[in-house]
Amino acid sequence: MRSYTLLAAAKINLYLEIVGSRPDGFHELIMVMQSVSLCDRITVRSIGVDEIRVRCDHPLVPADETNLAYKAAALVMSQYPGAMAKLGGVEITIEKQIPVGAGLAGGSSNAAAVLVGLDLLWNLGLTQSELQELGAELGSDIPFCVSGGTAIATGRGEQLDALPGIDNLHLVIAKYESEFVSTPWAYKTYRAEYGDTYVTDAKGWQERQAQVRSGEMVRAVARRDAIAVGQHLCNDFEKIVLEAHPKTAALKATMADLGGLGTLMSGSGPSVFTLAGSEAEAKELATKLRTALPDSDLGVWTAQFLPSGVQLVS
Ligand SMILES: C[C@](O)(CO)[C@H](O)COP(=O)(O)OP(=O)(O)OC[C@H]1O[C@@H](n2ccc(N)nc2=O)[C@H](O)[C@@H]1O
Ligand SMILES: Nc1ncnc2c1ncn2[C@@H]1O[C@H](COP(=O)(O)OP(=O)(O)OP(=O)(O)O)[C@@H](O)[C@H]1O
Repeated sequence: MRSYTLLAAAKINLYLEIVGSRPDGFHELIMVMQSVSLCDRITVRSIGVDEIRVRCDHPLVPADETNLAYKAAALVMSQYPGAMAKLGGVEITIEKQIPVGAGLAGGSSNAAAVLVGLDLLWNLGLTQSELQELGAELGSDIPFCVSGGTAIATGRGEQLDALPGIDNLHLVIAKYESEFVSTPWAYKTYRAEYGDTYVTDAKGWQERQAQVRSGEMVRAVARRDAIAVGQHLCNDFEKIVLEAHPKTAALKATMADLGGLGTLMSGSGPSVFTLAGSEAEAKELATKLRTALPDSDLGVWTAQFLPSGVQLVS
C-alpha cells in the first residue's frame, strides 16, 4: 500500500493587527506569518476500505471526524469522489510535537499536510492555490500552512502575499501545558473590549492605513533585518489574553528580560516566543528560561524559521 510522510510546520505571527469585523462574522486582519521548525509528522496511507481513519496518541487531540486532518480528507473526498473509489481510503497518522491550543496552528498545519499528502496519494494534480482554496473552507490559517515560509496575510488570514524568507533566525517557544486559549473566545473577547476601534467605512480605513504599523515589520522582513524584526513584533491579542492569563503574562516578562531580539505571544496564544540570532543563542535562552522558571508545567522548545509549511519526507 502506498504512503507519504510529511512534516507539518507550526506558525508564529510576527505581526497581528485586528482591523475590523466582517459581514461573515470573522475579523479583518493584517498579519505577518512565519513557519517554524516545530513540526508534527503526518503519514497518509492507502487502505483497502473506503474510509478515512485517524490515528493520534495525543490525549488532547480527537482521533475522529472532528479532527481537522479528518475534515481535510473528507473535503477532498467530497470534491473528488472518484479518487477514493479508484485508489481506496486513507489512514492518517498524526505524531504531535506542536503543543495543542497554543496559537501555533497545530491543527491547521495537520490539515494542510493532509491536503498535500492526499493530492499525492490520490494523484489529483492540484496546484498550490487549489489546495489553499480547499484549506480556506476549513480554517483561516490553513492556506498559509499549505505554502508557509514568510507571508503577509490579510482578509480573514487567507489572502497571502509571500515575503522574502529570513534565513538563520532562531527562536525559543514556551507554553504552560495547563494554559489554553480558545481562538473563538479570543476574537469574541477582543471584539467586546475593542470593537469600538474597528474600521467600519472607507474613511476609517484610509485613516487606519495612514497609521498602519505593519509597514515597519514588512520593511524589516524585506531588508532581512533581524534586529528590526525583533523591534516591530506586535500582536493585538496580547491586550486581552495576557490580562486573562497572568501566568503567561509573567512568562512573557521573564522571557523578554532574558535577552534575545524580541518577545511576543503567538496568534491567540498562549505560547510565547523570543527571537534569537543563532541556534546557540536560542539554546542559551532556553536554558536560562528553564533555570529562571523551574516549573514542570512549562514546555520549552527551540526552533528556526522555515521557508515552507509542509515538507515531504518520504
Ligand atoms: C489567531 C490566528 O491563529 C492568527 O493566525 C487565526 O486568526 C485563527 O485562525 P484559525 O484557527 O484557522 O481560525 P478559524 O478556524 O478560521 O476560526 C475560528 C474562529 O475564530 C474567529 N475568527 C477567525 C479568523 C478571523 N479572521 N476572524 C475571526 O473572528 C471566528 O470566531 C471563528 O469561528
Ligand atoms: N489535528 C489536530 N491537532 C491539534 N488539535 C486538533 C486537531 N484536530 C482538532 N483539534 C482540536 O482543535 C483545538 C485547537 O487546537 P490547535 O492546536 O489547532 O490550536 P491553535 O494552535 O491555538 O490553533 P490556531 O493557532 O490555528 O488558532 C484543540 O482543542 C484540539 O482538540
